[in-house]
Order: sequence, then C-alpha cells, then structure tokens
Amino acid sequence: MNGLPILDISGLCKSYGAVRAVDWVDLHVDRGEICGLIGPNGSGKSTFFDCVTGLARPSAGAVKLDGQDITGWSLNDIAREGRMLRSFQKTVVFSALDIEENLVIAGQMFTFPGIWSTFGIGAAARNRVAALRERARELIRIAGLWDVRFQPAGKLSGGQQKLIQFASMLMPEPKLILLDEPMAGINPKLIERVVESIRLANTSFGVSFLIIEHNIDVVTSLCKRVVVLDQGRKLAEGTPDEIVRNQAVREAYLGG
Ligand SMILES: Nc1ncnc2c1ncn2[C@@H]1O[C@H](COP(=O)(O)OP(=O)(O)OP(=O)(O)O)[C@@H](O)[C@H]1O
Repeated sequence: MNGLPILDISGLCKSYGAVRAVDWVDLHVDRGEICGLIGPNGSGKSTFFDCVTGLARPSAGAVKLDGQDITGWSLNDIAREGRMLRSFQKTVVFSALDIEENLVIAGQMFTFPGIWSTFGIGAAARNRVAALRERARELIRIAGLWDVRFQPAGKLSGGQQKLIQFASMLMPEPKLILLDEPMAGINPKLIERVVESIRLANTSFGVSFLIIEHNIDVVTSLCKRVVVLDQGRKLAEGTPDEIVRNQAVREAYLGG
C-alpha cells in the first residue's frame, strides 16, 4: 500500500459543442476514502463520471488510477484492468434469476483473467464457480438480502434491486466504485440499509468510493470529504460540515 490517491484527476474538461459540461476540474480520492460529489442538476457530475470511467472521452485533462494513467481507456478496460467500476442512475438486474445467480453472473463477467475461465468441465472450473458462489453468499448477507435470496430479482422492490446491483459490483473485488445517485428512488426504510452496505464494503473490503448523491444527510453521514460542482466547475471542497456552512454552496445548491 502506498500513499498515492487511488484516483487522481487533473484539469478535466468536457465540452459538448458550446456547452462546457466539465470545466477544468481537479479531484482526488484517497485510498480507502468515501468521497462525495454534489451539485445542482446540470452541474456536470454525470459527465465527470463518464469521462473518468471511459464512457466519454475528455476534451482535456488526465485521469490516474492507482498511479497509472488511464486517460482514454475504454469502460471495459478500466473495469477489468483497473478494477474501477461505476453504477448508473438506472438499475439493471437479471429479472428472472434469483439474487445468488445474479451475483455469480456478475462475477463471471468480471472474473480475472476472463469469463471463460469459469466455464468448462473439470475440477478447476467447478472450484472457480464454487468460490464465486461463496463470495456471492457473503455479499448477499452484507447487503441484507439473505431472507429474499431465492426470489427472482424482478419481483423485488427498486431499492432491493439497487442492493443487488451494488452487491454485484463487489463480486470482482474492485478497488474503487463510482456510484451515481445510489439513493435515488429508494424507500426511506431501505436507505439506511444501502448506507450500511457501502460502509461495510469500505471497512471490510477496503473499497474506496466516489459518490454522487442529492440526499445531503446520506452524504454527511458517509463522506469525510465532499466536492461541489457548479456549472462544470469546482465550487468548493471540504468536510461535510464546511460544505453545509459554505455560503456559495448554500446559494448555488442547498437553498440559501
Ligand atoms: N451528451 C450530451 N450532449 C450535449 N450536452 C450534454 C450531454 N450530456 C450532458 N450535457 C450537458 O452537460 C451539462 C452537464 O450535464 P450532467 O448530466 O453531467 O449534469 P449532472 O450534474 O449530472 O445533472 P443531474 O444531477 O441532473 O444528473 C448539462 O448542461 C447537460 O445538458
């Protein structure tokens, strides 16, 4: 383990025609940190994620993951080689499959060195699948889904499906996860469950997080440091306390 940030972004810019969606943003995530990214609608948060995770090509800037320059890498290479994963605002699960099957498939898709290593016959392939099933069961417990593990994912609530998606992302043992509004559309009763799952993934597996979230209570409870974007630019950065007291942030985002 070294002292370098797990994610180190400098001078990131992304333009869509005349729109400067992301305008010269520096941001880092320390190893083992849960960092928040907030800002008004249209401030560039999702575009920032797109550029960092290889879904969009930045117009300028550099992205370093664990000390390695990954600028311009594809989404797949960043996920497989860099072990940095991201979620999207829309939740996707295999509706007809139960939770364990969902997680095992996620593990097979990302298993290093590749999906084909878990297929085939013989003891080695059987052992790889057994290891994936064991990890899936551990993650189902962490996500609080044990009691519904045999139900088809499509029959579960939107919040439970988000938990399945979150547990699936943990299958390939990522170093860093970028979550795009993990609490959006979740029943308030499940919010604490999702918060706890993120916290456990951080403390038990050492996964670092960068989280876009509009629920400021969640951001305050999970994150030690928060970065605020406004009109594509970094408006402020600090502890949750500093951010909620910051006058410019209050005017631009938190409602005076
Ligand atoms: N593919 C695109 N083509 C053109 N403009 C885009 C595109 N994607 C985003 N934008 C523009 O870039 C700006 C930033 O959008 P973005 O979706 O990144 O903001 P956001 O902070 O994630 O918003 P929200 O909180 O609503 O998800 C907006 O002005 C948006 O209209």
